[in-house]
Amino acid sequence: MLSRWIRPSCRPMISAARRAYSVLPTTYEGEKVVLDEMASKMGAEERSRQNRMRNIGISAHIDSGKTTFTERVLFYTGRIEAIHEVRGRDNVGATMDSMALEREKGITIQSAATYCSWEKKQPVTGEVNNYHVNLIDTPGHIDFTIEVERALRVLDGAVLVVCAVSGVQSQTVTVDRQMRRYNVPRVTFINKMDRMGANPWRAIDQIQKKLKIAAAAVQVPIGAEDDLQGVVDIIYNRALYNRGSQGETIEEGPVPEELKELVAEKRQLLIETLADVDEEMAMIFLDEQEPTAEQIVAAIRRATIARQFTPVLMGSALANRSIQPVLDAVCDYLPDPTEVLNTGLDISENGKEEPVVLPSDSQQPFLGLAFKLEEGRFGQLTYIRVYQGKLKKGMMMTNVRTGKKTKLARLVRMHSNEMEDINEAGAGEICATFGIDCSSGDSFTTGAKMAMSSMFVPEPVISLSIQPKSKDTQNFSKAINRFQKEDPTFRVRYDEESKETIISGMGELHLEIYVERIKREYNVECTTGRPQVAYRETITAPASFEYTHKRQSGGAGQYAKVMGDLSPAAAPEINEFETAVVGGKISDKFLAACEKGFQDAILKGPLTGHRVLGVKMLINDGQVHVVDSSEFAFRTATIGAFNEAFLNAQPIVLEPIMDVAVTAPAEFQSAVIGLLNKNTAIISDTEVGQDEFTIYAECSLNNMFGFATALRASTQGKGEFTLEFKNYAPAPVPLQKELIDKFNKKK
Ligand SMILES: Nc1nc2c(ncn2[C@@H]2O[C@H](COP(=O)(O)OP(=O)(O)OP(=O)(O)O)[C@@H](O)[C@H]2O)c(=O)[nH]1
Repeated sequence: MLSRWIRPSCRPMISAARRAYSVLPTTYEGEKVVLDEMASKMGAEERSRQNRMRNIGISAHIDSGKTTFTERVLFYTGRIEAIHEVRGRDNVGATMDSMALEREKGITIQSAATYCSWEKKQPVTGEVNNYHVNLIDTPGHIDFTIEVERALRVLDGAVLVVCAVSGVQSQTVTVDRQMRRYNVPRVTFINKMDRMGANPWRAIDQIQKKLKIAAAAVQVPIGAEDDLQGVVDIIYNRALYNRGSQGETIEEGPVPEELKELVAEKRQLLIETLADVDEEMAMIFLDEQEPTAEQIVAAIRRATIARQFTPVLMGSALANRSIQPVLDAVCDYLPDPTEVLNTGLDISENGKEEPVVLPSDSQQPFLGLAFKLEEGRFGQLTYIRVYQGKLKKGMMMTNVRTGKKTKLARLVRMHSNEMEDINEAGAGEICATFGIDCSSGDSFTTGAKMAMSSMFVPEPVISLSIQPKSKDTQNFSKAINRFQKEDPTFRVRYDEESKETIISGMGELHLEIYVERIKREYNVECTTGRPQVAYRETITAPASFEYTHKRQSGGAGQYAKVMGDLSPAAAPEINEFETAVVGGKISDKFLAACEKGFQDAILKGPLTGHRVLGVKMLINDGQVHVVDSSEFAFRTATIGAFNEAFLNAQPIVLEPIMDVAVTAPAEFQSAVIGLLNKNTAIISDTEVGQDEFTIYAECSLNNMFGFATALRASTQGKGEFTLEFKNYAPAPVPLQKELIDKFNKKK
């Protein structure tokens, strides 16, 4: 039996994707070849169904108007009947607050994915096409938890909302970086054009410089500040005015005389910017031809999907100006599900995960990802993105991680505050279901040996004790249960010895975020203990054992003898158990009991009481007593043999080593290097951008305690970092000694 440990990464999906790129395309051009080939194999009907589908997120710096904008989108697409203004936001500081606030008010997108449809009118022909748009709530907590990663993964494109006055702000850079990490193409909307001091051109300049992506306006504003009337669409040379009390009607008109010069100048700039990033446009430009509106639209689409360019639109959500063109842009420039390369994992070979490309085709076997669990007023909802194949009401599907089969009793599409029952959902779609037992990030199939994300959930590397300050244990348990379900890397256990609840996770910050969420979302303040590193124990040399467990005086006797070897396992991250007993000297039943004993033994190493890793136990001989031998006796004998041999096999203590990436504005580079050196981190790489730098390093988790606070202090709060578990390595000798002494004293 192979007691399989995890793949050493707290970002299984990223690791999978990274591995995927070693065999799969590494450039967008390469991706495009694969995508085109897959699309050519797809039925025409299937293609056209997905052509009209968009799965998008809306992201922004705090207070840029994301909620206000979304509210308009839902109103114009007919999902809500009235626009509710965002109220009482003065004391709202963080995104997490707004989540709670949104819930209280029961407005705006409270679902993880809100389905709406948009009738897009073709400018010249007047032809109307209906698009289905899933607005996916991008996670508020910018952190490295798997939940965030998974939610971002289901986006095919995003609208980046930027404030016309403040321009690109620190969090704009952060959300943009996240989107970039997941290869999410972006359309930019400059909001708050009605405010004094609004300057879209400055904002575009900042997008180019700070987000380092080619950007150009596709509109110019008509009027400014209080007098903002609409925009000129510089591609089709037409003015667009919002009419009606809530701006619900778009009226077209000629370009106002006084704007003609500006429009021509900005149109030329758009073409030139596109020529830099799109070959076809470059050819047209070099031939000194004037591209048609259709050619410009096509070039924007190609360059946006290739993540080389972001088209910039502008308006005011609050004043109901120019939101509808953003919806048009989502349809025109952001990819449909067949235009995004998705990879899954082939798990047909036991214990192996090979990356595979997933064609977004309903004819393929079903594979879906439960990307978000939500406890709403409708009960426990599970959101699923169908990557390939079809989900049908009433069908049985298997949770790949647990192997459990579930019947899909009900399938719904979530609207802003209601839902619609559906019978099936095809590839590329996002839907929700009730009463399914799973964790966020679980994959579902109907038998295909595939998964969307690694099945090996990483072991937590850090833990701390937690206790509610008040007597509100009910809410505390609710919170803990929910987070455990949502995030498989967040674990909770009750320690019998210390009578404390212990939470464990992937880093100090990871746990800090949950403690904060328990407070904010469940109103339960907690006291926490000092974070503890999850050390491991292993052996560095082989040792034989011959161990007899014997209790034969009085009453029913116990007898078992086991012989064999303990040795380092084939890989440092697994434990192995093997038997090679000849002639049926020990029965299969007793050998199975031995294996159970081994599983018990590795939970608590004999050196420091931490879990054991990288050890192989072989039992090749032993002795049975006709009357006194039992499963219990063999289980106990194996534990005894393990503990004895372990201490003879030059055991050592291991500690978690983390990959650290720190990003901060350039002026803090030496401060950050100093900080990392102080923590005895080994710097492996530095990337220097125009305004900021990123340092990659390796550091023991033990030395990373308090890093968040120290980084904040030395970068005026402008530095960010991520920690990713890398591997276990021998702990420094003095630390090992300290841990061993402490354990022996406790014994
Ligand atoms: N003048 C003006 N104010 C706006 C506009 N859009 C939003 N606001 C205001 O800006 C403030 C923040 O708007 P929200 O929509 O809550 O912004 P948000 O990005 O969702 O904010 P968080 O949820 O806190 O991240 C509110 O007071 C809005 O009324 C706009 O177009 N013009």
